Amino acid sequence: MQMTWRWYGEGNDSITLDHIRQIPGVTGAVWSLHDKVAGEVWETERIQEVVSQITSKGLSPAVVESVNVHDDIKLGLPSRDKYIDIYIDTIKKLSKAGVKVICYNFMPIFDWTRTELYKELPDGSNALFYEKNAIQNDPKKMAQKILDGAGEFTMPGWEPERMAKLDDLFKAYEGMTEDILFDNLKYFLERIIPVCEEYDVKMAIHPDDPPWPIFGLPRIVRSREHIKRFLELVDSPYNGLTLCTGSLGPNLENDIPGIIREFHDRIHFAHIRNVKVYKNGDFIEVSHRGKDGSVDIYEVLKAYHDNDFEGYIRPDHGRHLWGEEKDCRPGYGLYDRALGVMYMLGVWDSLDKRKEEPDVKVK
Ligand SMILES: O=C(O)C(=O)C[C@H](O)[C@H](O)CO
Ligand SMILES: [Fe+2]
Repeated sequence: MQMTWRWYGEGNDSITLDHIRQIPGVTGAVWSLHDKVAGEVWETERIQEVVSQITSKGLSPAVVESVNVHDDIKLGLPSRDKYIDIYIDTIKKLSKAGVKVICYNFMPIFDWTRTELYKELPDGSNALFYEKNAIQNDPKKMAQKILDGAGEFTMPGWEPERMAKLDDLFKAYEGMTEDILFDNLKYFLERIIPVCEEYDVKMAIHPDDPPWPIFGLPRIVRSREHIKRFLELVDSPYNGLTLCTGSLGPNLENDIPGIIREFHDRIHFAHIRNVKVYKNGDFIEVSHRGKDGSVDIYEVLKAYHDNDFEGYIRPDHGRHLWGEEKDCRPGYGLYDRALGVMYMLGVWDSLDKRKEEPDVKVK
């Protein structure tokens, strides 16, 4: 596996590439052009500028998260082909710049959704929190809370200009069903995957976060059955997954190690994070350590290790520690993600050892 770290770019992240390169085992920076809204052209110069910043620090730019998908594609409007053409143009440019994996999602309107960004945990740290009852039917109120909480940091999928059009977007999605969304995703994939095969860029869809419909909007990448149906839309290794334990985790029915073992050859990017799910279905994000939450991170990593996973992996959202929430993007502080990297590497190294010396009896 290739350990990476999500970096939001010069001037857009309190964490620098110099911080990242000092975290043991991290070999790549996961990046994007975060000022681009879905559907915009990515200029070669801009791509090259970020790639050079990353490679000049000895890190790999191989993974982009995300190239967001325009709502017209998700809605299946006639204008989708114009935006798919732009998406294909971006795939080709990123391939030429050395990118190997593109993460994206197909969630209608919103990206990941929470009701609170700095909920205190017993140890005094704080984290992203989701309260089922608080979500109600007031998307605008929730959107405003997210944007206010993020302060000057942009939140991918939550661009203010899109949030300003929420009424139009909800109108456009009226009547949208899971089947229609799957059909529109199939259309998108049938157009882009042949290009990905030619340019050797793997697509890796990110699951829905949380893994259930919100505000009456369908979500279609949220369980083993949905994932199986998704992979069959276009049966190519280039049509793959970003498997995110924290996104699938709030649904306790999801057997995440089992999903990994079944679909490991179509997983190109692994997001590792843990959530603690409460009895009433609310959840809060916790440390990456398995024992601290509801996801058995050890079994997740063992499922990857048993299948010789050679893809990319990153610590996903962490708690905010030691007062850092004042100047970091919600969920993307430095300390808990760095602790998460060390936890993951500790598990991985011990699995390596057990594999090399299987008959050494642990005293
Ligand atoms: O919600 C998560 O776990 C994420 O990692 C968010 C992803 O970056 C985003 O949805 C990918 O397009
Ligand atoms: Fe994720």
